Amino acid sequence: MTIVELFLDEAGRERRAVLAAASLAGVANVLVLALVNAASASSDPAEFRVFAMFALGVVLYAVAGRATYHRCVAIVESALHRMKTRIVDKIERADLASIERIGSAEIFDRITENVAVISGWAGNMAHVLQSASISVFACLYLAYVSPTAFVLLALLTAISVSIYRARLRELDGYFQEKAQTRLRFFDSLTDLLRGFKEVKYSRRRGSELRADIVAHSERMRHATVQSGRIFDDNWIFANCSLFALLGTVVFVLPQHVPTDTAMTGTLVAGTMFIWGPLSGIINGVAAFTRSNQALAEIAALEAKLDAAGLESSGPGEDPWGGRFSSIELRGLQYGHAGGTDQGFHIGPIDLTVNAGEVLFIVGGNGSGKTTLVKTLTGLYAPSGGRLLVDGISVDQHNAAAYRELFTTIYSDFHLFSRLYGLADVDSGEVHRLLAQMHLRSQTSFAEGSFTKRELSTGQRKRLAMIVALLEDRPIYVFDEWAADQDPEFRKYFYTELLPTLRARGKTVLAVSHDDRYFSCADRVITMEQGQIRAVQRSAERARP
Ligand SMILES: Nc1ncnc2c1ncn2[C@@H]1O[C@H](COP(=O)(O)OP(=O)(O)OP(=O)(O)O)[C@@H](O)[C@H]1O
Repeated sequence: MTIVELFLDEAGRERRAVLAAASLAGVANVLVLALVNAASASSDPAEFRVFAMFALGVVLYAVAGRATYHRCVAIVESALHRMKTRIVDKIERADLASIERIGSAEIFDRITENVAVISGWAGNMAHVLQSASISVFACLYLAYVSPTAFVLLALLTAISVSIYRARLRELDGYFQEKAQTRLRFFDSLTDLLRGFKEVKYSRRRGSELRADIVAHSERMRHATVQSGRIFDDNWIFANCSLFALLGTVVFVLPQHVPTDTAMTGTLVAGTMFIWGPLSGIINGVAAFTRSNQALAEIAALEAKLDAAGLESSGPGEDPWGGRFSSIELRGLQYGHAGGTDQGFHIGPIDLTVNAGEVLFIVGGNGSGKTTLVKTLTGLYAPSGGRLLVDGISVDQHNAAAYRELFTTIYSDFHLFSRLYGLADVDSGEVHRLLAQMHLRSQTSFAEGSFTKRELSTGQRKRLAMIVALLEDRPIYVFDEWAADQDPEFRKYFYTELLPTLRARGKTVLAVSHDDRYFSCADRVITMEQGQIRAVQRSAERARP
């Protein structure tokens, strides 16, 4: 899709009105030119009737021109708003693996930078529309005054356009280089900001990272300068064409075609008049090419999201109604896409999780604990095997309802600025939980938000725990929640919080390295290289 098609699609029925307004502005503009030319060529003072038509032409131009600009901007902005909303919707419906694969740099860049480029084109669009309409009428006028000058102008414009078209491929290459380098630039800038502390501790790390950032910026500069050069060359060539045309009208034509001074004056004025709108179109072409490129990049992002197999946007099926008795993993498998190697795989895994159980998932670093939990909870779509809840298979129609059974705190959890999803929460309950988590002196709760989120890692995890408890789902997933807690709170988590949840009929899946508390689980599942190596019941482990 090109930017023009996007515009026409969005404009719908309004497109005729916008084109009519642009044409009217063009006619009015040419009318003003013709009247001024006629009046200046006449030796008699202009009649009031001519002046009145001149004034009418100016008013018509102002009204129609204004309408064209305002509607064009409104139409493009509304198309962009719908596009952003659509992409956000697709992101929400995509699966985690696809979002991880695409990466945040590309998503941010497309939704902000590329959309801004197209937004900047909106004013240009109106200008180009008007310029095109003025050019058409002004060309007709010029053809009427001097067919020879018209043919010359058409020839020079055609040469200018063909030179520009010949360099389009080169231009496209620079645009693509710029888009790719911009992502790398964004990635390394993110490295600098997220790794700010680490950079502060190592000048060498800082200078190497800086060198990367500067190199990306340099490549962006080069691509921008080169693409700008093509536009500038085109612009200079177009200007030279105008001078050539004027030179022909003033110096060459009078040698071959009988012309009087008044006619030459009219031709010069006509040519100069056409030049304004023509240059508007030439400038518009530059913005048009950039916007088309930006639109193509946004379309590429959307294609990647579409290829991810989006979940349906409707409410979907919910066979469980927020309750379950057992979750069965039958030959469950999942594989991370690898870079140079084959990637990490878990499974096939057979396991049954019963409601009300406290399960610990343990094992060495990289053994696949988190991957198992993400597949089991429906974040990663299994690449093999089945997931059955009370005998009903989890599939794309009911996956959203399945995930609603869980509340999770992963080690890279996110604390939202507001308690999204808990709009009607009882603030008394939040304050009670703040006290329970020993956070009352650190933060509070007001207007749907925690008043302060800049806390220590352990304290932030306790805030996340409050959110999880408020959600009150049947299954709690904790990925090394206790790892950042002090001994007192670690003990509280294993010996008080988990038993309380079990007593309330909740199911708990906790990834843990705290072997001294393994006895707090009903079963301990040990992972090794993506497989379950052992499943031990509490009583079995208690035996010598
Ligand atoms: N998003 C991802 N893309 C590609 N590979 C991944 C991804 N996440 C994890 N892996 C790989 O999968 C393997 C298992 O990771 P996982 O996080 O499941 O292990 P873990 O047992 O939870 O480790 P830890 O105890 O260190 O948290 C690792 O080798 C890791 O490199």
